[in-house]
Amino acid sequence: MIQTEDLSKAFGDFVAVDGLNLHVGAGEVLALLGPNGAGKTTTVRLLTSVLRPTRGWATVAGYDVVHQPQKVRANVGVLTEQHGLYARMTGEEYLYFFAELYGLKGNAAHHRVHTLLEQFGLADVARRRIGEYSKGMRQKLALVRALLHAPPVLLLDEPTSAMDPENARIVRETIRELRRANHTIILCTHNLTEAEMLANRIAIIRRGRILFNDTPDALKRHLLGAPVFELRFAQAWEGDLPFLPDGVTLIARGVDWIHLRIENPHQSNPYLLASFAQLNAPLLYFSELPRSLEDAYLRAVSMDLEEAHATS
Ligand SMILES: Nc1ncnc2c1ncn2[C@@H]1O[C@H](COP(=O)(O)OP(=O)(O)OP(=O)(O)O)[C@@H](O)[C@H]1O
Repeated sequence: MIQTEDLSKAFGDFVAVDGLNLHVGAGEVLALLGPNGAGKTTTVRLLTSVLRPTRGWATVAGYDVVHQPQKVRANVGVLTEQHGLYARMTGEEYLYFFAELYGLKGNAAHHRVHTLLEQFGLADVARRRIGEYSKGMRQKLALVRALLHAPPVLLLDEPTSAMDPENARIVRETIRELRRANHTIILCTHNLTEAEMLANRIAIIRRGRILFNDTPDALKRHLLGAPVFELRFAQAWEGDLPFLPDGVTLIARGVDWIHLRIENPHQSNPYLLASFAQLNAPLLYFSELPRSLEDAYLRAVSMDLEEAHATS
């Protein structure tokens, strides 16, 4: 649904997006993560035909961003940081205005606008002028506008940055539903917890280049090494450890716990469990220590660029 090859954009001598190769299929959410100024918004602007690439190409919903901009816009819903809302219109007027631009009329427009206003808790303020809306309300209205024409592709730049926790949850739930309904979504965000909750792929961009593009689990393994497991005992246990097979390393040990780095849990864990049981260790539980996407991201952006390219 979204495909790019060598997609690049320079502003004068400065290269903001440099050789992007992306493929995001139907039913996928790709989180595009990166420091301020990394090139995320420029990428979104290229994918919505707002900017023209200086090199490479991109198609969105099968349409070329340079040669078929109208088709691209008809198939993309975009939420940018600048919402472009008209302060003097009411929320409802604003949505009808866009519904008409998208070819929705009469009952169909009425139904769509009101369903979305209800879904996002904006029905009560629909007849108030946008100038009187709070930041979060504006962001919701901009998101409703992006969803009006039920586009198969969504490009969402920080969709919950201004929202309170309750509204952020509504938006996250909407993104999950859209994914289940086979939409294709690129989510630009600095909220790594949210990225981890919503995305099936994570791309990390730095200085206009994608350094990593993988599933969250693969990315963590790649950047943070093999997973670490904790064995916790019901009481102090300081017996000798069993023989540790290849790929299992002792990381640390306390009176009632042991941490092991395990390269291949599927192979090693059944053996380890049986071995500890044989030693009569009072095992309480054996589980993987959680590792956050934040740890992996911080590792990726703290590497110097050469090291990151070599690792990716
Ligand atoms: N129209 C422009 N002219 C010149 N430079 C630009 C233009 N638009 C963006 N840039 C530069 O391109 C780089 C990438 O900007 P972009 O807005 O894509 O970053 P971003 O990853 O979205 O950052 P943020 O997380 O802060 O939103 C920045 O250095 C920015 O200054």
